[in-house]
Amino acid sequence: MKYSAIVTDIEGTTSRISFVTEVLFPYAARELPAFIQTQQHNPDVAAQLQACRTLMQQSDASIEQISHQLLQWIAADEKVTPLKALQGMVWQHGYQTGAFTGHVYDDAVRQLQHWHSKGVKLYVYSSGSVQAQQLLFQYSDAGDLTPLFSGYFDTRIGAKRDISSYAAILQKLQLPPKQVLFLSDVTAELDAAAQLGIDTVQLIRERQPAAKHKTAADFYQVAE
Ligand SMILES: CSCCC(=O)C(=O)COP(=O)(O)O
Ligand SMILES: [Mg+2]
Repeated sequence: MKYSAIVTDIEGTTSRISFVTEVLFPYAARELPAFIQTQQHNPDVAAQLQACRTLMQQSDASIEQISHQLLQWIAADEKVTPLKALQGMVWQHGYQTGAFTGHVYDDAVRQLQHWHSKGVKLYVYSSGSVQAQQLLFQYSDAGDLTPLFSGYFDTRIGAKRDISSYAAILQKLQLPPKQVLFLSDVTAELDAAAQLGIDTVQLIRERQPAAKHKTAADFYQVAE
């Protein structure tokens, strides 16, 4: 293995897209309105509600108006940081009560374990909040996978299609680009990483290949 670190996306890469779109997002849409109503004075929740008001450019937006906006963002799959933070908080209850477990493809579990055993540092970069990422891997179908990971990045480091996000990640990893492999299903994300000289592999699990990047149907095909 020629890489010191592998950074992986979640949705469409380690995990099935439908787990996110048909399990996680509907759960959040169902639970978020009551959650922000009852938890609005919790400082962590209040900070995210303020961030929603800023994005809405409506400094006096009511809880009901924010709820409405959050549901619109979920429906449009907007990767906005306060939505992602609030979703993570709501999903915690879902995982802890056994409403669902985190889907991770079996090949991803096995290769992540293999790479970890070879000393490769593993990182996650997802639009889901760091809390959401940790929950998915902690409560995964295959048990607690969090010991495999050395760190997590979310939209607070930048959007996944922005080159600057990958520059910031390289800075955090303290590695040259050629020692890092980035895995994702989304061409625009891979393009951004590749612009910096980071090696890329596109996972083609449910979407059509885009031909630009090296492709893999599963994690076994990524690298030894
Ligand atoms: C961390 S699990 C929830 C995934 C999520 O909210 C999301 O928006 C998926 O984004 P990704 O960057 O993993 O494609
Ligand atoms: Mg993805």
